[in-house]
Amino acid sequence: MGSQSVMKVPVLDFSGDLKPGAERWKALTQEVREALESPGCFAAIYNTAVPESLQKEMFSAMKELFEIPQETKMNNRSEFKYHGYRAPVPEAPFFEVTGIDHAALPENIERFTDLMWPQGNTKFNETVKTVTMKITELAKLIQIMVLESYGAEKYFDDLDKSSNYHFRMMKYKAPEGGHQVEGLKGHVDKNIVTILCPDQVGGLEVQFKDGSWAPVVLSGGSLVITIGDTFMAWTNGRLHPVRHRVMLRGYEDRYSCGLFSIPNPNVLIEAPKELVDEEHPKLFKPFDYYDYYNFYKINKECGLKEFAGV
Ligand SMILES: O=C(O)CCC(=O)C(=O)O
Ligand SMILES: [Fe+2]
Repeated sequence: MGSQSVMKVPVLDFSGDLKPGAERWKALTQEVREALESPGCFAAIYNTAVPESLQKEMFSAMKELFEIPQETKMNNRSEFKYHGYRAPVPEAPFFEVTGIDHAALPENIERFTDLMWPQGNTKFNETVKTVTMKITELAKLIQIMVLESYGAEKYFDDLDKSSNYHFRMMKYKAPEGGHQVEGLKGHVDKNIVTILCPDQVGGLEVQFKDGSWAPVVLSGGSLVITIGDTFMAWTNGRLHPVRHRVMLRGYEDRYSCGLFSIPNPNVLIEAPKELVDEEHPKLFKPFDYYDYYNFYKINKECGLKEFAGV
């Protein structure tokens, strides 16, 4: 337990055209499912849609964003708890985050840009719009593939329509003296699918089922895919929400952005009948994502089993 692992995160290739039903599509669908069942994450090559040059623009856009005055950053509020701007807090003193709800709608990115730069910032607006659009497409594709691999693709539209594709931008300030510190505590995401686009500073680590932690080493602009408790429950426990954390080392600030598909309020999460049988009895009672999130916030040691386990 706790040792550095030699196990690797699988790398899956999403570059170029992917046609539903084609051999490559079918093979990839199988690989997505296997990777998300164990270890519960993978790296995605997606450079035809999000090239490294675009990622670089995104990281400079974030640097510029986090440099604006705190009181302006605080103007980004959300009707959803924890989705707006969050300044560093004593439990996470290096971590700063701000997010855009329903970010696949360009007007929400425009509204955010206008709030941060009342005088306008076309470059930021265009960069974030492109990145968000492309990464949202990937999140949907992964959801379709997972559902298809379990013979439950007919539920994709319902899942899609009841989701908030939330875009999050994160800064981790380099610790004084470059000492190693925990930038983000080990946790399991609570949502459906998470796509992370971290910069080259590194530090993201995942915990394998044997308890060992491994750094996620990314080649040339790959993205990292994980799933949260909601997707685990929706697949009746088949997918594995991997525990992950961010360790900071060295003198460089770290930037990372990500797309989180999150159920809208008042949507009941329940595994479809296709995924429940004698061999796979239902593991969770139907639950509302926000009820679970609020429960978790005051019971940090507990998970979905304690909240909604059958
Ligand atoms: O910054 C990262 O790369 C990871 C962020 C993360 O795990 C989260 O926001 O849930
Ligand atoms: Fe996370």
